[in-house]
Amino acid sequence: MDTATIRTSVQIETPSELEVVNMSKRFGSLVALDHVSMKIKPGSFHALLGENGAGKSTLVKCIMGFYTATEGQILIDQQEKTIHSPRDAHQYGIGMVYQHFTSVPSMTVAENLVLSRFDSTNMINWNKEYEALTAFMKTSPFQVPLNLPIAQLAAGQKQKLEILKQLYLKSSILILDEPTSVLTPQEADEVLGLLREQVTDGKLSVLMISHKFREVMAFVDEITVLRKGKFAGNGLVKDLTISDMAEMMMGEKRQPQPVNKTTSTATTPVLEIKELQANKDNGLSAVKGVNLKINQGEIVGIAGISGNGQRELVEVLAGQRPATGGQMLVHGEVYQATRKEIAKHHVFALPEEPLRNACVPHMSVSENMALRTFDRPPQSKGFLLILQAIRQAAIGLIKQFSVKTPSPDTPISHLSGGNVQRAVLARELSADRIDLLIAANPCFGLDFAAVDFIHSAIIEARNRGVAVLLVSEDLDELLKLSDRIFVISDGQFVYESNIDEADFTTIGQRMAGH
Ligand SMILES: Nc1ncnc2c1ncn2[C@@H]1O[C@H](COP(=O)(O)OP(=O)(O)OP(=O)(O)O)[C@@H](O)[C@H]1O
Repeated sequence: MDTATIRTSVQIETPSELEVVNMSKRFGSLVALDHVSMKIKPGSFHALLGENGAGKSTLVKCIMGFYTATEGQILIDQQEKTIHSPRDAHQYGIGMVYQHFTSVPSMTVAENLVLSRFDSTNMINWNKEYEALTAFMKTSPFQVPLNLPIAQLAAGQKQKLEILKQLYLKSSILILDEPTSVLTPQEADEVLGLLREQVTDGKLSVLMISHKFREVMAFVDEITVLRKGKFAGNGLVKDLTISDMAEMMMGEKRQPQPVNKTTSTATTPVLEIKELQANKDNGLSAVKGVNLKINQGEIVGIAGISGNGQRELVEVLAGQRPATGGQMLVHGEVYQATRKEIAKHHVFALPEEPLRNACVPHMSVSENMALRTFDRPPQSKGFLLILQAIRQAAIGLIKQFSVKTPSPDTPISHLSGGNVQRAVLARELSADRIDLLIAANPCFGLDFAAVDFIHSAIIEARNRGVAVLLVSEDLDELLKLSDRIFVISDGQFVYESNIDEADFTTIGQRMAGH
């Protein structure tokens, strides 16, 4: 590395210009990035857009030094630089905030901040560090209590801390990978608004991967769009409409699809939950006696900030966590979510983080698509797996659900996040009969075309009579799809309403625990 031009943390005051020139990245025969160029002007808020699998994460991982680009250059203030690791990127003031939290839950905010430093040593003078941290907090755009353990922070605070960590490290070019996916709409606006102020003051450049046009229109100056690994366009947001951006992403004009709900009058309950209780991994109470009934052809939405018991509730229903009290009934029969009961009652689940919770990462796309069907004809005969039938079924599902994969034989972990989601959805929604569908944040990280597709699939299932439990951190999604909505806070339902009478502001307040 060219040490003469390295800007140490302390010296960085204004962001440098970051330019990517003709960058390509191949994974075997797959070209994930194909001669892409992009320029982030100093002090601008830039969004990187593209459909799932377009190459956005690959591009930012090449900038951060996680991947070595097959071809192309990175220029910092018009000088070519080599970035082999996030540590190298840090030297040029570039830092990244990931979708998932990277702080250590048992340690305090202060400890996490100090230990995130690339130059932290074994001997830490905590008094001095606290003084410096308190001074830093006074000038920072967000406030997070220094003495609190991470485990006690709400999701919004944790996300703010991830951004603060980068400001503390004096990153002046911030790369954000879908930073608002875990925030309420109000929190998202607050965080992006504060970053926007720093950008306007010329202290920061931001490169944000986003699928949310609303946020792009409200906070962003300029966009670069990728399509199938190639540069597909760029421009100033003030000169563009949402439909221009969508066209750049998809290569064709396309309007968002409205959802058409049929009127449902069915009152047959499919799922009944009575005084259900469950614990967190650490043995503390997570679900504190909840009651719920979902009828045929009804979508019940559960809103809540993550960490309020919804994950544990879904896991109990999906048979991944034991209940510690209460009762569940499906079709009026006691249900404990055993594999046998799940099959008998036609219960299907779209869990959060599908790669971790619903896939075997090193197995192929077709094997993962067969996880529910491999032990039945035509995919097996006695103990014999009929691989041709498994592959054939996968080819059909890949086409029907537009899963972008080099082949059915590719390990599922090589797919982009959105395409893993589509593959799991294809498996779960293609069953001949579904009575109960449990969906947890089914559109997390998906592009708008995929979101439309999944929303239509859920509505279609509901219109056919499927009972749907939809847990989501996206209020807009809940208000669009649900027939009834609940808010979960601290393991209890604190609000319930039919969707026609639901009040956005009250829901937001209940989510925040007021
Ligand atoms: N480590 C890897 N090995 C093989 N292929 C990969 C790897 N990482 C990404 N790819 C492939 O590169 C392409 C681009 O993926 P990438 O994750 O960059 O897309 P993305 O635009 O970030 O998508 P999403 O919005 O779904 O996160 C995809 O076809 C993906 O399958």
